[in-house]
Amino acid sequence: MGSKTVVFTGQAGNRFVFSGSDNGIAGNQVATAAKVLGKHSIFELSGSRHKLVRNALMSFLKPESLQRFVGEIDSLVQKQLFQELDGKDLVQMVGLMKKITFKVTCSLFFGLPEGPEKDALLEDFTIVTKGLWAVPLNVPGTIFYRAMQARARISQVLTKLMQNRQKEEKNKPSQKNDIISVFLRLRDEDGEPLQEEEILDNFITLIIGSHDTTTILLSLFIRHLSTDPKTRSEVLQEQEEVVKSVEARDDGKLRWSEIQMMKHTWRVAQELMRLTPPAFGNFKCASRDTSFDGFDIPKGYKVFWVASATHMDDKIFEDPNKFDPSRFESSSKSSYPPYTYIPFGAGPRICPGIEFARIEVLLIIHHLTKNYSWTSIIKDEPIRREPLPYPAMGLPVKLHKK
Ligand code: HEM
Repeated sequence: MGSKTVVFTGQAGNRFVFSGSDNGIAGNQVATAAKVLGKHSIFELSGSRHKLVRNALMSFLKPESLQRFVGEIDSLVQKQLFQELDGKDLVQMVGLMKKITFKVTCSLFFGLPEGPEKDALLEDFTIVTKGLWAVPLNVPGTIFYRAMQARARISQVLTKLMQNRQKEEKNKPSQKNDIISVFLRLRDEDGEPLQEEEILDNFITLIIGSHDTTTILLSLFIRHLSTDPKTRSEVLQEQEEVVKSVEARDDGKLRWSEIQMMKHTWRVAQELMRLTPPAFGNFKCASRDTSFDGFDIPKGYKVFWVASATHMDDKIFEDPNKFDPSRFESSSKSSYPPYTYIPFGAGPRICPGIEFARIEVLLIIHHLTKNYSWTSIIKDEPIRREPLPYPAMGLPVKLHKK
C-alpha cells in the first residue's frame, strides 16, 4: 500500500491500539480505502465528529432500538430467502447470502424499494468493495478506477433517496426512524446539520462495513453445518425449541425473546469467527509521534492489528485448532482475557453493528434450518483470502426442502 506500517499481534499490543486516541492512534484507513469510502467516513473521523456520527449510528443499532425491529427484520429475511430459494435445489450460497444481507440492510436502513435500481446498487457495491485495497491508480481499466466510477453511481442513488426524504419530511414530518431520518435530523454541537457529502460517505461506509462481513459469517456457518453433524444436531435442537416457542403464540411471529433463546447458535458463530475472522484485521494510523513497549512509532505510520494472532494462541484459547463453541459459554472456565477475542475490534471504535449482525445471522440460520437441509457439492471446499475469507467456489449446495 506504500505506507510504512507497524503490525500488532498480541494482547498488550491490541490493548494499546484499541484504547483510543489518547495513545496517538487514530482510525484512518489506507489512502485507497479513504478515497473509496470518502473523507467523511466514520473510519476517517476522530474526536467530537467521530463521536457525533457514532452516536447517531448507535441510536439505531443499539440492542434496545433493534428490539423494536425484530419483526420487520424477520419479515424481510423470510421474504428475500423464500423468494430466492423457491423451487431451487442447487444454490450458490455465497451469492445468495450477499443478495439477502444487502437487500435486508438497504430496506431497513434506507427504505430502498425492490427493483432494478437495488439490483444495480448491489453490483456497484461489489465493484466498490474490490477497490478498497487496490492500487490507487485512477485511470480507465484499473480496479480502483472502476470502484470510483461505481461509487459515483451509488452516490447518485443515495443522494436522490436523501433529497426525496428531505422533501417528504418538509411537507409532512413523519416519525420514521431509519438511518436516513436519524442522519437528516442530526445536529452537531453548533446546532448545524451534517453536509450531504458527510451523510453520503457514512451511508456507503455502513453498507460496505456490514455487507461482506455478515455474508462471510453466514457462508462459514452454512458450510460448517454441512460438515459437522454434532454441531448441526445441536443447532437444530435449539432451533426446534425456538419454532415451538413461536408456534405457541397466536400471531406466530418471532420476537426478541426468541432471538435470546438462540444462545448456542450464536456461540457457533463466535467460534467460527475465532477460527476465521471475517475481518482479518484493520488499519489505523499514528496521529502523532507515539511509542509502544519501547518502540517508537512516528506520526503518519500506519498501524495494523491482526485478530488471528490472539485467536490462535494456545495460551489464550486451549487447543486453538479445535472447533469448540462451548468456549463461549458464560460459565466456561476457559473464559478469555480482554483484547484477545477481537473479530469486531475493541474499545471506542468497536464495531457498532455487532447486534444487528447477530440478529440477522440468527434469523437467516433459523429460517434456513427450519425449512431446509443441505449438502455441499464440493467436499471440504477451501476458504480463500482475496483478502476476505470466502469459500473458494462460492459454496454450491444441494438443498432439500423439509
Ligand atoms: C459479522 C459481521 C461483522 C464483523 C465481523 C465486523 C467487524 C468489524 C471490525 C473488525 C471493525 C473495525 C474495528 C476497528 O478497527 O477498531 C468494524 C467497524 C465497523 N463496523 Fe463492523 N463488522 C460486522 C458487521 C457490521 C454491521 C452489520 C455494520 C452496520 C450495520 C457494521 C458497521 C461498522 C462500522 C460503521 C464500523 C466503524 C466503527 C468506528 O470506526 O467507530 N459492521 N467492524
